[in-house]
Amino acid sequence: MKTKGLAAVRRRLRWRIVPRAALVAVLLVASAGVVWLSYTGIREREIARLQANADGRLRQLSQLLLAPAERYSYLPNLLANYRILNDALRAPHDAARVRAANAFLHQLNERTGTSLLYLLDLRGTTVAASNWDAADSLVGRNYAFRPYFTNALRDGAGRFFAMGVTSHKPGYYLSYLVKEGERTLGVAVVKIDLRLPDLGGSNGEMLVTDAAGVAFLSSRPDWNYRPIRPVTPAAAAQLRSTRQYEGVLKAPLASAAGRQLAAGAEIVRLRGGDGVASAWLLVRRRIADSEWNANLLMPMARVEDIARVGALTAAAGIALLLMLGVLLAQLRSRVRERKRSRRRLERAHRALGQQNEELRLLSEELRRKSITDSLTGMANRAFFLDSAAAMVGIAKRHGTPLALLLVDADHFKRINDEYGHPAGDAVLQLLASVLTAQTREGDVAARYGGEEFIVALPHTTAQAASELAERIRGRVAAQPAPPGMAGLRLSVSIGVAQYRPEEADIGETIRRADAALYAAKHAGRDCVRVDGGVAPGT
Ligand SMILES: Nc1nc2c(ncn2[C@@H]2O[C@H](COP(=O)(O)OP(=O)(O)OP(=O)(O)O)[C@@H](O)[C@H]2O)c(=O)[nH]1
Repeated sequence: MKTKGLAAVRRRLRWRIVPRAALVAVLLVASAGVVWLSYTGIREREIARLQANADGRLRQLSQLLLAPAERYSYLPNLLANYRILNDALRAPHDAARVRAANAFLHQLNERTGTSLLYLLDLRGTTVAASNWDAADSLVGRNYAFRPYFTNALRDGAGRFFAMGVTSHKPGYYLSYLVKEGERTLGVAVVKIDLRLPDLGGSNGEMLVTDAAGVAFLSSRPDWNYRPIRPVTPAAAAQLRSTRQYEGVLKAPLASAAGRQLAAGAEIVRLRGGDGVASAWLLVRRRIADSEWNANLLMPMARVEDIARVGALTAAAGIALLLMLGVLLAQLRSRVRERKRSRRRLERAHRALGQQNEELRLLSEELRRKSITDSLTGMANRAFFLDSAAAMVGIAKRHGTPLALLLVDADHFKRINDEYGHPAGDAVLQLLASVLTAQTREGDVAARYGGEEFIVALPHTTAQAASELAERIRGRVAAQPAPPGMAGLRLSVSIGVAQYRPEEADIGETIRRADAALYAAKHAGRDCVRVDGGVAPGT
C-alpha cells in the first residue's frame, strides 16, 4: 500500500510537476532572452539612427568651419608680393618703411575683416603687424616656435590652429613665405578668428578637436581646451613646444578610452562637474585637408530610456502572451475535465439504463411467475380470478353473456398411484395443452388447483360453452396413452355454468359450475353437465 502510494507520487512528479517546472523555466529564460534582445536591438538601432544624424551635422560643420580660412587663403600670397611689405622685411630698422608696412597691414586687416596680419623676419620676429599700435602689439615678438612659421620656411606655406600667445584668443593661422627672386625675406601671416557655426539642433554637443585630441571649439564653453581623452606624452610635448594652448589647457573630458562601436563612433564616459560619470555617444569625422576632427557628443541616457521602454513593452507583451497561454491551458484543461465528466456521466447513465432494463425484465418475469402455474405454464388461480372479475364487470355493463367451464381429470389419484407423481404431472400438462388449443383469444384458461382447470368464456352462453366442453371432453378422451402409461384411458368431467346478472361476483357462478361438475362426476364421469339453472341455448 505504502509503496504503491510512493510510486504514484513519483509518477506524478515525473509526468506532471517536473515537465511543468521545466516548461516554466524555459519560458522564463526565453522571455528574459527576448527582453534582452529587444533592449539591445532597440539600443543599437537608436545608436545607428543618432550616428547617421550626427554624420550629416558633422559634414555640415566641417564644411562651414574652414570656409573663412578658405576665403582668406589668397591673402598670404598677396602679402608676400607687396612691395611695401617686402621693403619693411628688407630693411626692418628703417622706421619709415616699417611704419608704412604697419599702416598698410592695419588698413588691409580692417578692410578684409581678418583678426591679424603680420610679417615675420627669418628669425621669426614680428617686423610689422596690423595691431602695431595696440597694447598687445605683436611687433618685436618672436614666433619662431610656431609651426606656421617653420612650415612656411620649409614648405613655402603653412596652416595652424592655436591660441594666440599674445592675444590669448584662438585663431586659424595661414602663413606664406615672402621671397624676392631667390632670396627669402620672411613670412607673411594671416590670423583668422574661428567660430563654431550654429547648425541648430539641440541633441548633443559639438566639438572641434585638433591632432592631439584637444577641443578648441565647443558648443559648451567649459569644454574648450579640454582633450576628450588624455593626450599622449608625445602630443603633450608637442603642445608645450608650440605653446599652442599656453595657459588654457585643461583636464581631459574622459579619463579612459571609450568603447569603440563602428568606425568613427564610440561610447565614452564623461565625468560631469558633480563627479558623476555618464555615458555619451561620440561620433567623429575628420575635417577635410586638416588634422582636425569634428565631434558630436550625445548623451546615452535618452538612448537607454528608449531601449528600456522598448524592453518593457516587449516584457509586457510577453507577460500578456504568457497570461493568455495560462488562461488557454486552464480553459483546455477545464474543457477536458468537462468532457471526462460527461463521458463518466454517460457511462453511468448507460449502466443505469442497463440496470433498469434488467430490473424491468426481472419484474416482468416475477409478474409472469406470479400469474402463471409453474407446472403447466397456464394462468394460475389468482390471475384467473382477477380476469374473471374484469369479465364480470363487462358482462354486467353490456349485458353480454359470460360462461365458465370447470374441468376435472377423472380418477387422477389412481393415475398418480399407478404411474407415479411425475406421470401425473405429465398428464396435467397434456390436459393443459388440450385446453389451450381449444380456447380462443379473449378466453382465459387456468389451472384452478390440483387436477382441476377452469375456463372463462366471455360473450359465450352456457349452451355454446357446453358445446366447447363436449369438444374438450372428446379431445381428451381421444388422446392416446402418454408414453410409459400403456392402457391408460384419459378422461375429464366438465361442469358448465353461465354468469347471472344478479350475482355479485364470479364466485357464485364458480359454485354453480362446480355443482354441475359434481353432477357430471356423479353421472359416471367423462361427460359434460350444464348448470340446471340455465336453459341450454341462452
Ligand atoms: N401428480 C400430481 N397429482 C396431483 C397434483 N395436484 C393434486 N394431485 C392429486 O390429484 C388427486 C386427486 O384426487 P381426488 O380428489 O381423489 O380425485 P380423483 O382421484 O380424480 O377422483 P375423481 O375426481 O372423483 O374422479 C390427489 O391424489 C392429489 O394428490 C399435481 O400437481 N400433480
